[in-house]
Amino acid sequence: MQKEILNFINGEYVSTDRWFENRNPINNAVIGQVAEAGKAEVDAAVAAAQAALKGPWGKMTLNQRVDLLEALVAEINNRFDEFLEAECADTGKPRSLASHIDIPRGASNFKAFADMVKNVSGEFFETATPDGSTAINYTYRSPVGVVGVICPWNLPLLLMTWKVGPALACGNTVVVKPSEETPRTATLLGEVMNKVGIPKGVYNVVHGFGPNSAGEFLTTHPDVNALTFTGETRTGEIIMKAAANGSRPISLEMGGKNAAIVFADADFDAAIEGTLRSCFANCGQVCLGTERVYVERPIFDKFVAAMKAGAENLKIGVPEDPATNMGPLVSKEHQNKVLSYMRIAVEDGATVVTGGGIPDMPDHLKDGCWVQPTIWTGLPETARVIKEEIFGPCCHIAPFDTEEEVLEKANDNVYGLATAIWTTNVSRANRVAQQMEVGIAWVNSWFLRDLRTAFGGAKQSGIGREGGVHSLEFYTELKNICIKL
Ligand SMILES: NC(=O)c1ccc[n+]([C@@H]2O[C@H](COP(=O)([O-])OP(=O)(O)OC[C@H]3O[C@@H](n4cnc5c(N)ncnc54)[C@H](O)[C@@H]3O)[C@@H](O)[C@H]2O)c1
Ligand SMILES: O=C/C=C/C=C(\O)C(=O)O
Repeated sequence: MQKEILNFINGEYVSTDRWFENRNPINNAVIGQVAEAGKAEVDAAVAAAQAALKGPWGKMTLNQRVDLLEALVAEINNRFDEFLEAECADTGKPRSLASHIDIPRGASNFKAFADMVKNVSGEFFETATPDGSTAINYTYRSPVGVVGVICPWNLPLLLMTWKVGPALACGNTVVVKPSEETPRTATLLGEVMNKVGIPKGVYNVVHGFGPNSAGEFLTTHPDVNALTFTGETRTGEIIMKAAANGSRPISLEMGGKNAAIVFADADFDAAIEGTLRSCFANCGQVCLGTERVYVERPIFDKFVAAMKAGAENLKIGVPEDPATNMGPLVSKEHQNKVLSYMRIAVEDGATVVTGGGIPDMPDHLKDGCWVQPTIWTGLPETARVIKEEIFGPCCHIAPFDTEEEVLEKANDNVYGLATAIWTTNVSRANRVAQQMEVGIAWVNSWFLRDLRTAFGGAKQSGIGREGGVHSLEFYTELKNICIKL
């Protein structure tokens, strides 16, 4: 595994004289050093990306571009194990999870958008003209240019390629700023780009932090033509201000405080299985994950008991153990944040159904970023752990009596990313889904993804949608051409 993690600029790995540590969250050991990009490196990456738009990449036919993206998919799959190792080293997540979700999606994000651009159609109108002849109007899409891609640490390869896939399929070039916590897979992807012959400068990676580092230098760079960001809402707001300079388009996928709603008529076992996943998968570090569960009163006690049993049954451990289904949090900083919410919940009077602290780990893992899966009950809706995004393996479960009441509670939050509704009554499912103030509503499922569908958040969870044709809207400039015949 790489000890030195370098920037990838114009098809080459570039070092700098400033380094920061890359740590493994299972024991907090330093496992690498990352070269931080300064202003000069970010300038070079943006210049390379601008130049690549005018080079061979910009002149390629759609079919040539699609062929390259398909080769990229094949090569990611060829190097699946390296991607898996890199992702698990950065995040500590179980291999069983990353090998089913993160790495396959890293490949399929390119495939889905290569397929989409091959098949998408445009608009055509025949228009009568004042002199009695006709004109034709049709839409033509060109790339927006250089896209700045700012990524979080929770699903590093998945969330990065979710943006880079459509950006490249549409003919753009990118400068990616991975999270400082998870630099490895974005860096490795550079090798794959070179191997399959993606022209230099099309895909660039700059490492560093936000303020006064690569993140700020990239988002404020005047030659970046569009910005796409996934991360915390407060960070998104700063980047949105940066995007205002030069009136640049921006797509924001931000925080959440997602509610699950479980009606008494739900398939109980399916609701438990889905809610356990939505609360605890990836150690609760999924933007779409559930941190508030509302359960119809007749099944409340049974539901809480089954959730407790499920949480206590999770096997906390290292990525390579096939039995592990819960890893550590991403960093000590994040562990401290999650533990502080565990204290706040108790101070506010929560009943701790299970968890609430650090699990007992063997000596060689004691310094890792572990937390227990945690369930609370008994808090008022105003409690901080019900209102604020924690981004950890925890949830509060509350009973409800009526549909109106649960809708009111579930919608009473500044965020509006996703929900999961569990019921066998299709009319009710439809009614509740339509009234939830969210971008994504799952019924009797969670994280069931189709990459052609709209993805994004309502309220403070985001602006804009990506996925399918919605990505096309963001990553291309739509032009109407009117020809008088
Ligand atoms: N809506 C979604 O699709 C989605 C998906 C995953 C994660 N998230 C959210 O992401 C958050 C967790 O990720 P995180 O902690 O990495 O988020 P974060 O906002 O701290 O960081 C995200 C990225 O922004 C960069 N950054 C920070 N400050 C910056 C600045 N001033 N200028 C430019 N770049 C800057 C960081 O270095 C990092 O690369 C949670 O809030 C979660 O809900 C949302
Ligand atoms: O943590 C957030 C998860 C986001 C998932 C996606 O963006 C996706 O599945 O496309």
